[in-house]
Amino acid sequence: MGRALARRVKCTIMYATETGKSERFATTLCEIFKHAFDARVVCMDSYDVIQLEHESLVLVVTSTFGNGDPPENGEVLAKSLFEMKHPEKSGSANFSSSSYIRMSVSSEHGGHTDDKEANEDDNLTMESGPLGNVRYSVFALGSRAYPHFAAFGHYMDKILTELGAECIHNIVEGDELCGQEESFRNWAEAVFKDACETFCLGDDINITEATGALSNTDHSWTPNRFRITPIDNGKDADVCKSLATIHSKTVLPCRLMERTQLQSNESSRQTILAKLNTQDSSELQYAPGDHVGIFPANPPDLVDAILSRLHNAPPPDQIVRTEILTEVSTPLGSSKNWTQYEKMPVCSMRTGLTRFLDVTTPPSQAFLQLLATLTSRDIDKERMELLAKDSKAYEDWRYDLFPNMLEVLDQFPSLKVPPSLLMTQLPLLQQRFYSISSSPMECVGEIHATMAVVKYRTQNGAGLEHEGVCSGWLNRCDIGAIVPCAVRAAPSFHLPEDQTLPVIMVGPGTGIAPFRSFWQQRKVDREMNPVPSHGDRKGWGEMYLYFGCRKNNIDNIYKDELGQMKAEKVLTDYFVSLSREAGQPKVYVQDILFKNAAMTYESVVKRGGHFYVCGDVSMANDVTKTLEQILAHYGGMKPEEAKNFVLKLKDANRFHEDIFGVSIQKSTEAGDKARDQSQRAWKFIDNPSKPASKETAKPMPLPDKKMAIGKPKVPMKNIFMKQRVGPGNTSLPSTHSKASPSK
Ligand SMILES: Cc1cc2nc3c(=O)[nH]c(=O)nc-3n(C[C@H](O)[C@H](O)[C@H](O)COP(=O)(O)O)c2cc1C
Repeated sequence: MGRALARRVKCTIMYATETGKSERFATTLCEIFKHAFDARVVCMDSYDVIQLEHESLVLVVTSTFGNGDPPENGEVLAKSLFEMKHPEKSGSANFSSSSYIRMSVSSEHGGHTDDKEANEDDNLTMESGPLGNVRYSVFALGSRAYPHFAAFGHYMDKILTELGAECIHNIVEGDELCGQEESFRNWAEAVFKDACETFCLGDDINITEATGALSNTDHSWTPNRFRITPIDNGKDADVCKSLATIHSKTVLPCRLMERTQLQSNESSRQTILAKLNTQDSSELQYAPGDHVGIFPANPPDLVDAILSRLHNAPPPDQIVRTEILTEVSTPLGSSKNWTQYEKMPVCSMRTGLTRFLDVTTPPSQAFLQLLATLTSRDIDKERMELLAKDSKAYEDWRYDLFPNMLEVLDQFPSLKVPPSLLMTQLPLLQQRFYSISSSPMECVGEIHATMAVVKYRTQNGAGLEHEGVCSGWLNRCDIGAIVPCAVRAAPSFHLPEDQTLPVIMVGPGTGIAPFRSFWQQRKVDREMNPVPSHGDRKGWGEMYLYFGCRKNNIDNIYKDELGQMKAEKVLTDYFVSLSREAGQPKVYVQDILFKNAAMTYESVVKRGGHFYVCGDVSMANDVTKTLEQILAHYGGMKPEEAKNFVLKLKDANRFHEDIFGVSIQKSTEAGDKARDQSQRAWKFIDNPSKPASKETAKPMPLPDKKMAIGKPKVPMKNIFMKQRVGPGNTSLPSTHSKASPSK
């Protein structure tokens, strides 16, 4: 057996993940490949890139995060591969993955390709390269809600080819809005067959048996494989330490020190400013623009209700160890032992379901397949099996009901769920990312987060009320509660080092969050250095903010602070667009940006300023288009040239985006099915009044070019326009959760 295994072709399955799906898919893939290959799974951040050229078969399973960026645990490998391809650029100070990944992928998809030298270089490495002996294939997870769909998977695919590796099966994308699991199953089966053929293993391998692992992996649940063992006098888990272990991340305890409701009492919605004390942790250092990841807790009544429905469960607060039966091979033969299931710490079932497991995201198709085996009524079993197999029926069910675990139990009353199944098969509760709303120099030892409290009703507004897990928790938990946190750097969204350059910030709704950290930082910087200089330039670069909300007296969330910052000359000026002010036409941030076209052109193009946009994808697209129109008009550029100019600004790290959410426009391009899905997804990130389709754009004539350039005009604040003008828009984002739209 040992010799047979030693002769097997090595297969390395590498994943990068932010919320755990890629890791789960990679593990399942490994079960399949073990039938014919010497397969192993490795996270990209534990992979030594030096090994790559000695690999035979590499399978990449990765998601895309941020705005076309790798997940955090894929960043180092992404960079190493880039350096392998461009050794001349290694060690460069301004080396940020976002720009080269997007650049690489956008040039592939017909973007700007005027880098002739780079293209010639491409041609050389295409023919031969350091990875000449490597075969590979990529499964790219993503969401068409984002403009850079599956960009990191495409980057991996492209760079592996460029380094000389041979693709044995074309890259497949898995869209979380539509049929991701099915896409994975199809790709996994196909790539396994192709790999067997490539390595001439076809005759010896039972393909059906191997791909059976798609529904029955080493970790899939059977009553005899997992158990829950009570531990008398046991101690409940330390939440932060356990989260750190199961997520292989640094997770540190902050304390909720203050919570402020930012919207008026009359508002139907809530936005909170949560102030967290970092308890002097040096590992929670951050720069303005960075994100904080918060590990939330599930609502206690939901957890209680689920616990009361479990079959043969121990008392909720009994400390238990979750165990898996594993086979151990020794020289004397093999034996089976119960060992602790590594993804679940010793804790009570209540703690497990509250702090470590995700009980609110609808079950995956694979999980439904498993649950179907635990029903005692045919009607429940048949419906569950249908949902597990028919992706269209599944997506309809998922989007209409968005059922949490309790609602699944309610819908299929004959389901008898044993506790060990939930403790081992539910996905892990993931951190939610928020842009940090404070400067570490102004608010020493604190991290502030601005978050919309997400609430929505399923079934197009007629169903049950659900709340966002993290915003709901932080809005409800006691002051003084421990909040497990991690900091995630966002180097491509930092203030420019050169303080004499103008800064334009566009952030409607909770998109204003990171800009609060910017103006706080600017306030401190001005106190420390009254007159900065850079070469010939002297004095502070202007700082303009464009904010948008519905009504001035309802959700103009940082009104007083903005007024104060302007009075103290921290902000040169700020502009507020109001989209639902009684008796006034709708006005959006890009409308005001458009009004201030001359000033924007002067700041960005003539003075080399930096442009920042934070908020939902749809708004960010409209703002980008507005900027392109401004460039076209004042710079005399053709539309294509203006687009390229913005791409160049991005490459030069002068156009910065921090975006989230669902774009109807993007999915329209992607076809009807995805459009339906993402239109329905809107209701999970906003209230039912979100428009279902985009309004038509009606460009406003630009102000006279000659008149406009020169001294910036005195900008208008709280602008009320007579007509809705400027490029089209949907409405403003109501949430700033960086978690997936569905959460
Ligand atoms: C904050 C956030 C940002 C995201 N950004 C992108 C993106 O830029 N492009 C994309 O295709 N998908 C994006 N996604 C979707 C994820 O890639 C998708 O949810 C994927 O299934 C996650 O897989 P993972 O669990 O392995 O990380 C984003 C998701 C979140 C929560």
